[in-house]
Amino acid sequence: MTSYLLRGVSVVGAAPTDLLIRDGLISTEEGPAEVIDAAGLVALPGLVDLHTHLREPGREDAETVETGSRAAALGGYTAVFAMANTSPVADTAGVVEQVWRLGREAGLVDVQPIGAVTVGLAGKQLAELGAMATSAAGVRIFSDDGHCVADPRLMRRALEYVKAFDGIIAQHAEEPRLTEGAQMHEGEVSTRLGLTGWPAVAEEAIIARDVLLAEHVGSRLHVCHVSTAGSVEVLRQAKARGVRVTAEVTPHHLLLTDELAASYDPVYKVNPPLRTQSDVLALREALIEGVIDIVATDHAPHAVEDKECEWAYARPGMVGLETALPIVLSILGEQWDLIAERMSRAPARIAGLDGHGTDLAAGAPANLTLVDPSARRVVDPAELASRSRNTPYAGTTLPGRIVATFLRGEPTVLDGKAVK
Ligand SMILES: NC(=O)N[C@@H](CC(=O)O)C(=O)O
Ligand SMILES: [Zn+2]
Repeated sequence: MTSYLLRGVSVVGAAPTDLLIRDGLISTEEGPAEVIDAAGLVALPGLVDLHTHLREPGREDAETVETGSRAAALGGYTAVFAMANTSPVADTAGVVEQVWRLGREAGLVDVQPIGAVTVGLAGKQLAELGAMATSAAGVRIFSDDGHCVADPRLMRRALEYVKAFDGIIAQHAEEPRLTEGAQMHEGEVSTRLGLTGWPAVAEEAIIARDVLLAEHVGSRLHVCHVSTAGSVEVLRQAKARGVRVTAEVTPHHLLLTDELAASYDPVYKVNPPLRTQSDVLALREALIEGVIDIVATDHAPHAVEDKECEWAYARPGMVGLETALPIVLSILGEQWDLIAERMSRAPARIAGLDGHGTDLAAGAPANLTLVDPSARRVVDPAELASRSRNTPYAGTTLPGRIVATFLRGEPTVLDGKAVK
């Protein structure tokens, strides 16, 4: 196993130094090592994404565990959590083990499957949560993402069930009765365009209900892709009361607004929908404050035929793994400690993921990414490692280049290119 010496690197919160990677660990042991000139580069603990759609099994034409893993590594990630809305749905030990095994075989990031809450994501009956938890995949997070667990009794049962092993229910908060036929955020722009709206209250009502359920049960709730200022207020109050709730925001909800729907370009169609500028500002503030704990990509690759069609027929979702860090950097600036917290440490802590999100100190597993903050890059969809091209940032110039990523001391990305 090759050793690496990252010469002159800036480790978050410390002065430039030399960082030695040996036998998979951050090391202080002298000895031969390949030298990487890292002057001007920042070392972050490897990023951890709690919300990735890898599409395998079932839609390997849009993404596979391997192509999604490569996109993740290129984005600076060392671990991703794969959502359960595959085909077949990841609602059994067999399917989560399959995804977990494919992740190990690809060997580019640690792929941790998320299990479905309900059988087939149908919201009718609880899936085999226990069997998924005790499987080789060791599932701790369950989500029907793409669908809301709308039935309050089922949601309560799910929260009760996972409490025994300190598991988490990650909710896609969308009251389905309030979003029937919805095409975009309900507001001035939807009225102008004559499109059916997805009101903010459809998200806020479910979050309000679920924090009360989580409080009642004493269990852990995680809220996926928070998108409205009102949701932030519900979360703020719940956290102040001591409810065990955590929340994520996506890079696109921190940057883009519903005005983009006026282009009718389905690349901007996403669930939850892009909201207003005041929502964007509230989400940024909540992320800085910690009311929102983490950034998660909601990387949602879709095949060309599912995206390049009429707005009404297009699938919602955007790819995000390869642009997440640059977007966050463009919003937060070089607040490296905050970025490390929201994109690596906090997600690893929430998921109970050992060996990730740890400080880059001697003896720690060498899961890290090297960023060049002075570089700029124009996003070219053709260059993405993801199998899908549905990025809303084509042609946009973004700050920051991911120069290298290491997974347990092995480079997955070097010189900005995937190693395998
Ligand atoms: N975010 C999306 O717009 N789409 C996701 C599902 C989801 O996260 O709700 C997908 O699977 O494509
Ligand atoms: Zn979702």
